[in-house]
Amino acid sequence: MIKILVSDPISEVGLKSLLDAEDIQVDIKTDLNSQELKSIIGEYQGLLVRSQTKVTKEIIEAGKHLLVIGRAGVGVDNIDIKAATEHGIAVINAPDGNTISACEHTLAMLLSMSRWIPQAHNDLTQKQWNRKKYVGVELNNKVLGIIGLGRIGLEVAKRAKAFNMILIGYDPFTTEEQAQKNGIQLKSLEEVLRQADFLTVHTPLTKETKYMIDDKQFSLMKKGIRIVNCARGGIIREEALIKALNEGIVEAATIDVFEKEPPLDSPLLDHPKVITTPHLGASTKEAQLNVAIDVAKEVYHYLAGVPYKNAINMPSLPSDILNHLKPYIPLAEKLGTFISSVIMGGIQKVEIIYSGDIIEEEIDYLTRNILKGILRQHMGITEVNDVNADVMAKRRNIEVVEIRSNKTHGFTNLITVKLTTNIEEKSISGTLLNGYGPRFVNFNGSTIDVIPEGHLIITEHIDKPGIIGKFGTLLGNAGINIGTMQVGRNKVGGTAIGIFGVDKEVEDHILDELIKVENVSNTYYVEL
Ligand SMILES: NC(=O)c1ccc[n+]([C@@H]2O[C@H](COP(=O)([O-])OP(=O)(O)OC[C@H]3O[C@@H](n4cnc5c(N)ncnc54)[C@H](O)[C@@H]3O)[C@@H](O)[C@H]2O)c1
Ligand SMILES: O=C(O)[C@H](O)COP(=O)(O)O
Repeated sequence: MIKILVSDPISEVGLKSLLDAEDIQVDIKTDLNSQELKSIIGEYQGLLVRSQTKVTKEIIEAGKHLLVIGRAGVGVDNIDIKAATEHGIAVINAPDGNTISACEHTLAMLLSMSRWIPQAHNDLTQKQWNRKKYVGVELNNKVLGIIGLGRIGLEVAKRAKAFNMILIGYDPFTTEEQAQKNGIQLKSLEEVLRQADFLTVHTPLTKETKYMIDDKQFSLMKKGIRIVNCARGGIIREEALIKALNEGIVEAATIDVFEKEPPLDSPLLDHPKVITTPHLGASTKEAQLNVAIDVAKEVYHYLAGVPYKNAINMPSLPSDILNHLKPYIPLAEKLGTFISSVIMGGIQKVEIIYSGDIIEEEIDYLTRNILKGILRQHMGITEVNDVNADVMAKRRNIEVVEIRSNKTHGFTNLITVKLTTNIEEKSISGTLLNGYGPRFVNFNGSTIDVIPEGHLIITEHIDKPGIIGKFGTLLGNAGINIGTMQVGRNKVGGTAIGIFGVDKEVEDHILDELIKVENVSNTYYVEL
């Protein structure tokens, strides 16, 4: 009997397919604290959550029999995907079912904010008839800036058009044609910030979107702008928002999602110009039914070994082919992650050269994993999975070339990924050493031998005496221990690279210090 735990409130009608399955036992326990969850998770093969349950590394490690975590909704930032992947646990979400509800909530926030409806209502409940205090503004003819033109952003655009708003948007992963088709003028982030009367954000929370609206961005905005965040807390820095409200840059803000939830000590809750809701974007009967049906179906399919489509972290191939390919999959994704982390500019072309015994395999599937590694650096993990990675690349006009070659350079198998952007071209090669796992063996023409895991600092510099010593001193002073080190060069005194495996996460200011060392041209940090 397979046991599934449902630890957040999820529509039971939507879960019917799991509840009715003879071979599955579903336990619904929605008031567990993290200790209680940790103590019972070991009994279950499946866990179904929304955004409230924090599925931490600790919970995942305690889930000795876990096979799948289902997220009834879009965002998976409450789940430690890396830990789940390391433990072979599939994470499956339901990205489509709550789009309309989140979009309608955004519109409700926009309208409430433009006419001060909650504030006026509150005054009236105190028997105060304040007609002069609450003069609003129309949406008509105002510029709405939309950051993130995905599912929800585009639905918001459709409805805002009906209010005769002028739509401008920013999304580095969409095309002008796609934006225009939806009545949106695609602009740079700075242009959107400068021109918008109303601003709404609809991106996932990623390394790139965290605090993408901060003091500097507020300083570019029109005085009197009104702002909505129904996406994720942390896209807008709350402290900066409060400051911009107090300085009069922002006239009003409506916030459904917070940096810390519940945000009970947040000053946003008491600010007279802020309207808040407790993460209600997806809280409608329809959305909850939709996401529950979707996630139940997907989890059931996963457990039954039949095809499913919304895996965040796991391959969806028949098991015989999968078993064959399994050892190459982490290598493929890491090659993609690495190369896209050490290159500048917009990606135009990905060339993948397979050689050795690997050419007999389903390389199409490995290509998708390489593309997944590349695209996830820019688009976030909810957007790209191994099922849709090639579609996403095509959508972004990235040329993908697969080559089968008989030049093995002495390895039994070798995968080379060459990435071309509008600025430069770089390549990385990796192999699977029988019994020893993946290795990176060449970077931009220099021979290396790197175990692709953990925290890596990559430097591009001139091959001159003393540089490596300076790196060591700088990192040592910052308390960062170098565990492994590889240097390579194209010729004596020529261009050189360094790849340093370090024992902890490296903050941006350390990279800034390293790049100041004489004869260093670039520094990068990659976590694999
Ligand atoms: N408040 C709620 O209850 C609620 C409900 C549903 C979804 N959400 C959240 O709303 C957000 C959007 O969801 P969606 O379903 O539309 O997702 P989506 O993946 O369809 O769209 C996200 C868009 O953001 C774009 N993007 C990624 N990085 C960007 C960047 N740096 N700058 C600009 N754009 C960038 C992507 O290209 C994509 O088009 C997510 O954060 C999701 O978790 C919140
Ligand atoms: O990412 C999502 O799907 C939304 O934020 C909804 O989260 P919830 O399921 O906790 O309401």
